Amino acid sequence: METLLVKFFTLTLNYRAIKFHTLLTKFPTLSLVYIYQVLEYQKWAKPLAKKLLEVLLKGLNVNEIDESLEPLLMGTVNINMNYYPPCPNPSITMGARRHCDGSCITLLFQDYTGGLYVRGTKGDNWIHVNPIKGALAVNIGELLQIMSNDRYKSIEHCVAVDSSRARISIPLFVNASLDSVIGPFPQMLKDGEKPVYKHVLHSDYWDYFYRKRPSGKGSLDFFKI
Ligand SMILES: O=C(O)CCC(=O)C(=O)O
Ligand SMILES: [Fe+2]
Repeated sequence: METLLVKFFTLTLNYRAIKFHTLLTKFPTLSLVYIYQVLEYQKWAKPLAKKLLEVLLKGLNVNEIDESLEPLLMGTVNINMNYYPPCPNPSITMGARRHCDGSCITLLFQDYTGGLYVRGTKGDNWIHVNPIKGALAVNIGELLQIMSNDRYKSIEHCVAVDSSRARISIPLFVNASLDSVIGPFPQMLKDGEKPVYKHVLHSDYWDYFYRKRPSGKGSLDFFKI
């Protein structure tokens, strides 16, 4: 317990506040052991996220996420824990309405209940993301769409609830740091290619994202030139 406390209190103040806010206020009975597990998961997932982003960006003239790019691509990592109780009549509700994540990428752990759907590219078809043992689903979010000037498209998704089984999912959102300025990367723009999005402060994007959220619409229009 002592080492856990030391670990927790050596986090920066800002980070500690986020942990308290997202974990303790939502789950007042959560013990430090769980917080430790979340931190361990985050420690494990960050290098994986970096590798995935590097693979995705390789074809776009970014070979390495160095110190200058790290705050833009993975300056903050947030973990949510979603619990969807069963609903006797799932057709009249949604677990999560259709949306795109505001992240660069999201690593999503889901249990075996199922219910996550992604929007297909043809018309209004929705594809079920079957849970696979030991696998994480990876979503592309709006920030990567903006930074790649539309080369990568954020994926719209939603969650249906089950009539008899509860569902748990743990998305880990890989984001820019809040004080970064977000826009298409100059090195990704081919000769003469015009940026489709303007540069804005990442925290302004989030203000907009949360204001827009109840409508279920994406936030990309906020960035459009
Ligand atoms: O529960 C899920 O599978 C997805 C959750 C989600 O889309 C989100 O938290 O942004
Ligand atoms: Fe999502």
